[in-house]
Amino acid sequence: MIVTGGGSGIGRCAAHELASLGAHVAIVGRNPEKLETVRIEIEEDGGSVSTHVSDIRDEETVAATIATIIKDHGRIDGLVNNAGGQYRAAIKDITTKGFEAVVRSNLTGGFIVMREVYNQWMAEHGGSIVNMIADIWHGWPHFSHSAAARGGMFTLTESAATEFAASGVRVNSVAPGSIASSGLDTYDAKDTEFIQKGVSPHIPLQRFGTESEVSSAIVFLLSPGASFITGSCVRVDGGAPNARRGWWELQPAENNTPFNGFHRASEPAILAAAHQGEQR
Ligand SMILES: CCCCCCCCCCC/C=C/C(=O)SCCNC(=O)CCNC(=O)[C@H](O)C(C)(C)COP(=O)(O)OP(=O)(O)OC[C@H]1O[C@@H](n2cnc3c(N)ncnc32)[C@H](O)[C@@H]1OP(=O)(O)O
Ligand SMILES: NC(=O)C1=CN([C@@H]2O[C@H](COP(=O)(O)OP(=O)(O)OC[C@H]3O[C@@H](n4cnc5c(N)ncnc54)[C@H](OP(=O)(O)O)[C@@H]3O)[C@@H](O)[C@H]2O)C=CC1
Repeated sequence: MIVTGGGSGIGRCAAHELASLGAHVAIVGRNPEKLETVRIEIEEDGGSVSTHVSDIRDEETVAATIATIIKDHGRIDGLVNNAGGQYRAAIKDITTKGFEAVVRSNLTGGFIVMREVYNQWMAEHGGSIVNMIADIWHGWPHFSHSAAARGGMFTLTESAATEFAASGVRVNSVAPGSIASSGLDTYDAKDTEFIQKGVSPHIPLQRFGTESEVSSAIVFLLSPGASFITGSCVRVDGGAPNARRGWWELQPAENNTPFNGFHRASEPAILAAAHQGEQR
């Protein structure tokens, strides 16, 4: 199994889970120290893991990495195309270089990894691919570059599912909403506070998701339990895209209580925090 972005967050969690199920896991990322830390963790737990330093946007390195994994481990049964990320910016402030950096990180890079895994192994032997996207439905203001890229990855997944089906390759996507992963550490303190106080009350399940809640969707899609599922997207978002403005005000009074540490958005302090966030 290959997990890109396996050195932290959701990728690290999925790598642990896959290794605990008996897979050899090849984790890919740019930072060798992060990969090494996860390698030690997995080996301490008795798992089998290898580390591969590669920027998913660099097609020569990606092609060589996939070839190395096949040479050293003999097969690739699954790909978790998880590496990615973005920074917060309004459209008016995004430079072309910044836009392209995010699109290359979240669309072109994933495309390169998927194509190489398919061409070098899965076309002949079958397999399963999970592409990570995000809660981008109806747009993602202040993360528009990432939404554009993930929307592309969503339809790339659907196209690949059909093209690869005859080779016995299933391709699906997972769309996390707000997940309390180590990835949130990359945002500054003000953004994190706003995300926690301002965003959670708008999620029907009233909390952020966990890395393991995303990881379990990934592992399910890779497993034989999902053998008739291809071209699909599993949302792991606490119902966030289904919430309509003001929905919480219509809840019965007995539901309008603190839940998982958060009060509903009608609480003045939370509204103020959310409003502050909107102004920045
Ligand atoms: C706060 C409001 C909240 C609203 C509600 C949201 C709900 C929250 C839920 C959060 C959901 C998402 C979570 C996650 O995805 S977690 C994963 C987070 N991890 C990361 O994002 C890390 C990976 N990110 C990156 O590596 C970079 O952001 C990037 C994708 C851009 C790739 O970086 P790279 O190293 O290749 O690129 P450069 O650093 O060389 O930069 C190239 C140009 O990109 C522009 N840029 C990059 N960073 C920034 C920045 N922080 N601010 C502005 N511009 C940036 C810039 O133009 C760079 O060119 P220059 O270097 O010439 O300036
Ligand atoms: N947490 C959340 O709420 C959400 C997360 N997501 C997405 O889920 C995925 C995992 O995120 P999460 O675990 O939270 O965040 P992390 O920042 O912890 O994980 C992202 C991983 O991707 C790797 N990575 C980033 N860019 C590249 C690249 N160009 N080449 C190789 N590796 C790269 C990073 O490793 P390194 O620095 O070593 O390169 C890092 O390990 C990402 O695609 C993220 O955007 C989507 C929606 C919500």
